[in-house]
Amino acid sequence: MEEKNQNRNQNLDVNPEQQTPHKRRVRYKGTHPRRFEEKYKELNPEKYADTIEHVIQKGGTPAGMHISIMVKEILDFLQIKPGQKGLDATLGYGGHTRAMLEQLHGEGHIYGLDVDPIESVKTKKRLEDLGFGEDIMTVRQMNFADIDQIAEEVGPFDFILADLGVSSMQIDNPERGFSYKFDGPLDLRLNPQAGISAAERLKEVDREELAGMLVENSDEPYAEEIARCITGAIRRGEKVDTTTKVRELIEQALSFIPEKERKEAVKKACARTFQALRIDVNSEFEVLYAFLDKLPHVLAPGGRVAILTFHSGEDRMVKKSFKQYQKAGLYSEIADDVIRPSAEECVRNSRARSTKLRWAVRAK
Ligand SMILES: C[S@@+](CC[C@H](N)C(=O)[O-])C[C@H]1O[C@@H](n2cnc3c(N)ncnc32)[C@H](O)[C@@H]1O
Repeated sequence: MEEKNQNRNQNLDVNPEQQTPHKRRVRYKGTHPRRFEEKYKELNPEKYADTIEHVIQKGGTPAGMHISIMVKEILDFLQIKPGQKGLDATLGYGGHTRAMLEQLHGEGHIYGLDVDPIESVKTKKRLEDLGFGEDIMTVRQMNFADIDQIAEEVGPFDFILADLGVSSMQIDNPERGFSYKFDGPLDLRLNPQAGISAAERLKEVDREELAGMLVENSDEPYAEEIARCITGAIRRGEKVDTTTKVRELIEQALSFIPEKERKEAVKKACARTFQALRIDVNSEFEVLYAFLDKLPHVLAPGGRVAILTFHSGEDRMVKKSFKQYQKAGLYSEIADDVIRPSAEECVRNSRARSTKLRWAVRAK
């Protein structure tokens, strides 16, 4: 203590002119940032370019960003020309939209749709900052199931792209509840301002219905066990309204699996269960059906459509619809088989691994 006081006194003896101004030490926040925004500094991409580059090099997707999949294959097929009118049915981070806008060389227009009111506003701003203003791009917050409405207003379209599912920004934001990996409210809505959350939905379904949902939407092999555990907890009055709670119930449901296999089994069951809930609360199969049904009627003669899917059920629907309308003479040509991303792209972007691309050309 004495020594400390001495040092203080010594400091006081220093000529004030030579003294460096005293800087207040920044408060130590601890090694574990508490908030998502602090944890992922890549969330501010403009500020942390090095971090972004490093994450991408390692095959990851920086938080707050989405790496667009099969861009070259899509552009090769769409054959976009200046002056054309196109539609991106799933705007997301706007990566595909941007690549398609560049093909227009300043002439033509792209309409970008997304149900998500949170991310679509940010994407509109991001694209505007890149020089794509309202003269060439229009962003609408709407469901692609209503594609006929926008086509009536501004169509038909020379090219259409749909990149189904969720974006990395949505998955990585714990407040949206899309991932069992982060603690957050069990929401899973693409548009949190409409419909009911997954937590509310779970209160409505009984064991049998939940098991059916898990099988139908995700081929969940432990559907019965998981459904029994979740509905049992709700019946006992437990709150099942967070991502963590669902993960814990899945762990409980799979406790019969030998310990050395359990961790992996729980991880996979969690991913499938969250996917099944997401498909259900967003009526993903129903809206895709409506979209596919309206598609040939909103394409201009010779117009081209490309669809990326991430789920075998979705791919089956796309394939069936394309075949059916080809038979009816509305599509002149369709992809013979699915097109997969290159091995190199899958290494670069692990989220590309399950992607399937199909395309069709509107008859003239
Ligand atoms: C995989 S992301 C698209 C990423 C985008 N292609 C890119 O390059 O950044 C899918 C997006 O589609 C949106 N979406 C999903 N279903 C939709 C629907 N029925 N109508 C409109 N948008 C939808 C999601 O909100 C999400 O932003």
